[in-house]
Amino acid sequence: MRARIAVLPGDGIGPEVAREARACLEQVASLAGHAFQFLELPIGSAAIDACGTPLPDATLEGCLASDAVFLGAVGDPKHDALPAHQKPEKGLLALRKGLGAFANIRPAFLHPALVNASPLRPEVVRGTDLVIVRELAGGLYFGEPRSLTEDTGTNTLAYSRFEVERIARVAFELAMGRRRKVTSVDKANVLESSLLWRSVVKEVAQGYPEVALEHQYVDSCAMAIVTRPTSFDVVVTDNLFGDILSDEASVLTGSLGMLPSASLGGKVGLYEPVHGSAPDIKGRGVANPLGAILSAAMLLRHSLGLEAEAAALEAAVGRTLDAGYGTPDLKCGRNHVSTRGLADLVRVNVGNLLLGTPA
Ligand SMILES: NC(=O)C1=CN([C@@H]2O[C@H](COP(=O)(O)OP(=O)(O)OC[C@H]3O[C@@H](n4cnc5c(N)ncnc54)[C@H](O)[C@@H]3O)[C@@H](O)[C@H]2O)C=CC1
Ligand SMILES: CC(C)CC(=O)C(=O)O
Ligand SMILES: [Mg+2]
Repeated sequence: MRARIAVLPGDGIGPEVAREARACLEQVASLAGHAFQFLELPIGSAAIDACGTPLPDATLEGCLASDAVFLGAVGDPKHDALPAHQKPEKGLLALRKGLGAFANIRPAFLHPALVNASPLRPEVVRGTDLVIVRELAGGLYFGEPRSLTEDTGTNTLAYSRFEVERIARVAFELAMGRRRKVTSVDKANVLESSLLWRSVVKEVAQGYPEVALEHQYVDSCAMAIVTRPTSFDVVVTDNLFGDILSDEASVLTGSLGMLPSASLGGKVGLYEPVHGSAPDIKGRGVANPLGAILSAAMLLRHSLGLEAEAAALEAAVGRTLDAGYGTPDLKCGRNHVSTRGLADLVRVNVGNLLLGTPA
């Protein structure tokens, strides 16, 4: 098949992991007989430097004209002093909004070879396989009014029935293909927006009688995720809570660098690792590229419909971990290699898998 893929490397380790994910997509395309055309576009701090704005019009237009978008990460401490609406991170929020991406799918799957990589006990994390469905286009990150004066900082948390209904439906549909359990996470003991959230999720649940629904407050959910992670299947929650809980859930999988994501719901899907630009390790060749590579697998599956190729790329990551390799963030007596070294091994393995060569 032919596909146009926009690649937005961004800042910090973004370009380092995006380069490896793109090379994996190129490898898959050449082995499976597809023609992928890549278009690199600026976003974030790099775009502020190049064009004076974190999301240039040409970047959004290029993304909307593509079949899928891959993003590394945004954010650079050199732009910390900018007001919120001019920061590099604003470029990512505007991109998500501009693409209409309201459903952020963040799987947290513990590869069995990494059961000792988490600081949590192996008997707690073993078998972790949950998906956080985060509402991405509304909530506190987008609510109006918002303002900052010398004395007061204001943001608004508001959800409409329409916004909650559509994200709840995504969660229930996903659960139907999994273990048929949805945990809806809110703060309905305090927040009006959560009261609406809870009642709309209950209404949507009536259309899915096979799916068990439970409700948790976000504070106790944060505790349960690290104490009984295997009790979760699909977790549906709002923009802020989903952002926080997904970084927390990454601890179960061995590293924040392991988590992929897909942002769906609009005309063009957006794929990015869950982590940020990690300025503390930028340029050292130690960034874990697997979250980015697994995001590329999600791109193959969700935007291009290439299920076999997506599964092969995921299996290649699994084989690489089974063989004992990892970047230094995976602290479990791994054979430590560089960002490029680890991605090279994944590419060898995906080649073997697609060509049917035994491991
Ligand atoms: N999607 C995005 O583009 C996101 C951007 N950010 C931005 O990134 C910048 C840094 O934010 P932080 O709070 O430090 O979060 P971060 O996710 O960039 O880093 C948190 C910690 O995890 C480590 N880490 C992250 N990704 C890793 C990887 N692939 N391999 C190995 N270690 C990894 C980092 O070294 C750091 O110690 C900020 O400007 C922030 O706004 C933060 C989160 C998401
Ligand atoms: C705009 C980003 C900084 C938000 C974030 O942390 C995330 O999407 O995970
Ligand atoms: Mg985050």
